Amino acid sequence: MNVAFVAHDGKKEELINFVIAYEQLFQDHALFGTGTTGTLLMANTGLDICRFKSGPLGGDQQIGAMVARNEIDLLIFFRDPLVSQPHEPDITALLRLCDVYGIPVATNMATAELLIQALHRGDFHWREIISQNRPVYLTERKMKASHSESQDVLPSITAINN
Ligand SMILES: O=C(CO)COP(=O)(O)O
Repeated sequence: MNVAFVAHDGKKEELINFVIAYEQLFQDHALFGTGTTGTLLMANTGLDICRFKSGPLGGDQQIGAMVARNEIDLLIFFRDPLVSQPHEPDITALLRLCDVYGIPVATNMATAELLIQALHRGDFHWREIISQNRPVYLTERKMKASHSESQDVLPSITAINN
């Protein structure tokens, strides 16, 4: 499954602890994240994450574009409900697209726990029906490894990292 992580600054520590707790489970999935969230998750876990731009610079919209192409199966977005964000329209747009395409979203730890249990149980298998013929997203780490192994560059879309 393709799982995307986003967290506002006041919620980043909570998300890091959450991802550490379920790190083993997340290892079996393709992971995506907005710039700072993804970088912090990589620094605090052994997970490899395809990182987009920082949220206020367009990262939410980049994940939204994946949602619109049915390339995200689960969004874990720890929003900070007590702090207004300069890119609120982007956040609303991302969550709206998840509703348009029926993508499971957790905006807090309690829901994230439930969705992760569901992921673990295999309740997301129905998403495999619509996840065929997806593009291969290479993380920077995989990109470097494939370059050192061979000069052949696979058809890929690489995350733009800031
Ligand atoms: O602002 C965000 C989501 O709206 C998160 O972006 P960062 O992960 O780059 O901090």
